[in-house]
Amino acid sequence: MVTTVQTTSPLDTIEAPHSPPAPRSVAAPLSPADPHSQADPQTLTVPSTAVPRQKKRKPVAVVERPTVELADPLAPVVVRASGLMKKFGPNTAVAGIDLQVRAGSFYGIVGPNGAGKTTTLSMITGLLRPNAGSIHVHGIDVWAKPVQAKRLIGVLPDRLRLFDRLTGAQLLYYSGTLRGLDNRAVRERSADLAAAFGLEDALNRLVADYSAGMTKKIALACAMIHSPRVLVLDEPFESVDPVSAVNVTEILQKYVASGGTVLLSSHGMDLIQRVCDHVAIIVQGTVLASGTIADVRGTSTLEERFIELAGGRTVAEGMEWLHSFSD
Ligand SMILES: Nc1ncnc2c1ncn2[C@@H]1O[C@H](COP(=O)(O)OP(=O)(O)OP(=O)(O)O)[C@@H](O)[C@H]1O
Repeated sequence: MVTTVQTTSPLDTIEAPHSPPAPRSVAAPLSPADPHSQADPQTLTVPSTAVPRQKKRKPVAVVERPTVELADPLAPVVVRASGLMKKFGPNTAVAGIDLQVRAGSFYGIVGPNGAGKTTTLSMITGLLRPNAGSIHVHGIDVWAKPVQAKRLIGVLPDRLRLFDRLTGAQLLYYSGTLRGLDNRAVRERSADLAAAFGLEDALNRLVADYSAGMTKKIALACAMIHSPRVLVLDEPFESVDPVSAVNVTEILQKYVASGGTVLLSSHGMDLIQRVCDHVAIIVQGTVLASGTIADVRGTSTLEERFIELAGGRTVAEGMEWLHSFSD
């Protein structure tokens, strides 16, 4: 278990599934001292063959993670949200949320539709200004020092607004250079990420032509390319097929095991229960329960606890018209 914030990049440990064990040409971590951190402005257009093709991958073995290791309770808090509040007109979407996420934690946020998960994650990542409250990521105030804070964060936003007239390779190149990586580093990391996400064959196609799951994966790859310390992922597994979900999970688990921190939202209770060490249940813009998965679920399943806190099941009444077919 990792107890301290590492100076090396957590993402440097990601390996493409079934890649040969030989030393890989993974780029150095992006840091102020990183020799790759100066992008060459002359290289901002990327040729369609920017990412070297990799060998065809074998099918991925599905490996269940046996148990979830708990994040070190003494690890430093790397995401601290205090008194977060957001109103949209008269509606309060987030009503004073406090969250503490420790380094090396795999932290899940769950809640019913409209509970305020996306709004909370958007405020944490500096995409949506809160009406009140503060967010610190690795001690940096996200809204006072957004540029510094955003260097540390990789974001998979909810509504994927990607530049989808770019190819996958171009989008990765764009994301990498925007984050200050140089040509070589972007190419190397793009190849690693494409292999890890099973996107090698799609890299030279327009993102607009990707399926929903492929789009999610390329967006996730873009969120990771600068080897951030914290990944904030809104519904990362939505539309992702089960094999890819296992792949993505493994990638994230390795990232977390090497000191990275993942904060994600999901409606997949099984997945949250399986992969996360901590969870917060948000209902109507408020955290109703948070802590380790075991603490939150108690003697029930996480899903049962969630349903209980979210107000229980609603009995489907009415809609008799649905049972008398119109033809
Ligand atoms: N830009 C906006 N303008 C007005 N209301 C908004 C806006 N964004 C979110 N809301 C409202 O804020 C509330 C919380 O929305 P949010 O998207 O954060 O919920 P969520 O928990 O992510 O839901 P879901 O699980 O359906 O994605 C909802 O009532 C939503 O309608």
